[in-house]
Amino acid sequence: MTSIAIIGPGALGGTVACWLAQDREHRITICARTPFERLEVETPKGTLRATPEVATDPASVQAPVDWVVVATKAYDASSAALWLKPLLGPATRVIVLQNGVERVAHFAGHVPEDRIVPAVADIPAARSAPGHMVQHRLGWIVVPHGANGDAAVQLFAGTEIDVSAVPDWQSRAWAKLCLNCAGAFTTLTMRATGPVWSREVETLVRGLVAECVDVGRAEGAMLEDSLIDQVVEGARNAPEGAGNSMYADRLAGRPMELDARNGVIVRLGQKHNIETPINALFVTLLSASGSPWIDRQQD
Ligand SMILES: NC(=O)C1=CN([C@@H]2O[C@H](COP(=O)(O)OP(=O)(O)OC[C@H]3O[C@@H](n4cnc5c(N)ncnc54)[C@H](OP(=O)(O)O)[C@@H]3O)[C@@H](O)[C@H]2O)C=CC1
Ligand SMILES: CC(C)(CO)C(=O)C(=O)O
Repeated sequence: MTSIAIIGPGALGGTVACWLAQDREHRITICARTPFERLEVETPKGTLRATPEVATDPASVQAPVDWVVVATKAYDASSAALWLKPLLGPATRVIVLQNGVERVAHFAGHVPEDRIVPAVADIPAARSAPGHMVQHRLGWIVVPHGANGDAAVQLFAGTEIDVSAVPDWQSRAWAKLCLNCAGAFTTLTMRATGPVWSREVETLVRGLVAECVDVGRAEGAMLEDSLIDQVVEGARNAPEGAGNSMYADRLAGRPMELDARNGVIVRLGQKHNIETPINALFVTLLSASGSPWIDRQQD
């Protein structure tokens, strides 16, 4: 039996938890802020259901687990970490599924770094109610190559999610951020980019991504120039209604992951003396938008 605790059973975490719960060899504990009775996920492979144990108080956790999966928003890393003390045993490994490029930094103060498995997830999912998710695409997860990464791949072997361990994980994390940072445009305008596309829109989207590529390269990521064109083409062809999780957050009046997805580019750009005026512009405009957002996680 493998024990797994999922901290943050929302759109992504709830979807992943429900897939993992299909394996009878897994004993799943949900660590939730908002309680619910059961998990139900509409997936491209049909509806999955599970009734794992749901805890809402770290004090109620009985014993350490083999694996922890963290899937809160990046800005909730500190509150998520409050679960780790009772969950962590001497061999517990922690998979961090959040977006951004600071997964390890968010948890290094709480977990030995050699037991943190940072994971890039491309699994578009939305939550309709606590415990109820829609998974729009099976998607994939990549983790760093190595013993822990390979073990994480095995953990998901019974799911339909494509999980793999890659040698240059940092580059994959930055490539995902290039996709996510462009989402600031839709989040600001609350419109999909396709129907409003113009040369001026392209300039802004291209600028968001190009700045991310420049900073990512300065951080050591290997990023092709073609990545910029790929993200721009995706934005050009984005149909009405196409959004991202930060757009969904703003629409729902939830805090936005503005710092994890755009502010981090500005911050790390400053570290490398790289100007990032377009990401800075979107951070300024979205932070002034009146929507709730969480400033940088002060760990
Ligand atoms: N949704 C998507 O399509 C994708 C999201 N991501 C990334 O995954 C991360 C999670 O996003 P997403 O799933 O959309 O977000 P959601 O808001 O849907 O889920 C976050 C969950 O974390 C819970 N939570 C917050 N703080 C705590 C805490 N201290 N203890 C326990 N639970 C807590 C929330 O509780 P509550 O129910 O009370 O709000 C919520 O259930 C983000 O970094 C996002 O960028 C990555 C790929 C795709
Ligand atoms: C773009 C998407 C859905 C890809 O998984 C994502 O990462 C997000 O919206 O947070």
